[in-house]
Amino acid sequence: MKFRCTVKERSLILNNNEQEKRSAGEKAVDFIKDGMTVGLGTGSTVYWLIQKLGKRVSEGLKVKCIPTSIHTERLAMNLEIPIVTFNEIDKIDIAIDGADEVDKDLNVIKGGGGALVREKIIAEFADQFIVIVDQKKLSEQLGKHFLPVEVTPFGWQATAKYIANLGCQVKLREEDEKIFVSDNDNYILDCYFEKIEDAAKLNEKIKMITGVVDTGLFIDMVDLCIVGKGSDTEIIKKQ
Ligand SMILES: O=C[C@H](O)[C@H](O)[C@H](O)COP(=O)(O)O
Repeated sequence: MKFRCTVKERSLILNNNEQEKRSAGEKAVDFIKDGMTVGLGTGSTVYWLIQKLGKRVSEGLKVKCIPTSIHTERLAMNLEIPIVTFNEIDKIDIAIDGADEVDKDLNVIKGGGGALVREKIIAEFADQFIVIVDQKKLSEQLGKHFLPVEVTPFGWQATAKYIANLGCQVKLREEDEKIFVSDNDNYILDCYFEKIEDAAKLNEKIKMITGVVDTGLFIDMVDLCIVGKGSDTEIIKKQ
């Protein structure tokens, strides 16, 4: 028997979800200290982080932020959060970003918003990488969410076939009936696996394919995960 939500129940679920994103995003600001260079992630959870960070900056917090997307850069600039590029920094103290799925070992799938390459470059370079999520993103084993993979536009059809041979359905991402183009002028292939047995191995295999820029699998990169739980949060540290 199928369970159907009433409109009211559905809106309560959505609101709760948004509240959890907000709780996680706002809590993450506690980890940003005066003088830090901060990698700013992308997405609807990071939105809440940026709002609160903007407030702290207006109250006198001194930070430099490097955004993972043009969208985030605009949001931050509107709040007068100081923005820098890689030309102006030699380290990133902390990077904070959302995720589409997080497993018990804090391996994650990212890229639902198509920002995975810049996000990975910044997360890898940061001394500390924190992900912020609502409870729905937690999972025993990665694979509930499709896996975004950024590829070069040239020959994407061939790249897609090689990825499909690894055991998934591949869909070229579209937005408003047009091909979605990333901030790096590349395409995104959304890959639907029934199950991901070994995420690290899969990441390596996909990255070996010519034409792949990078995958949304962030393996062994997360130091800490902040999970929104209603208006509270739980902090999960890497074991
Ligand atoms: O490309 C987008 C990013 O990886 C996002 O951080 C991820 O999709 C999570 O986004 P949201 O917080 O909107 O669910």
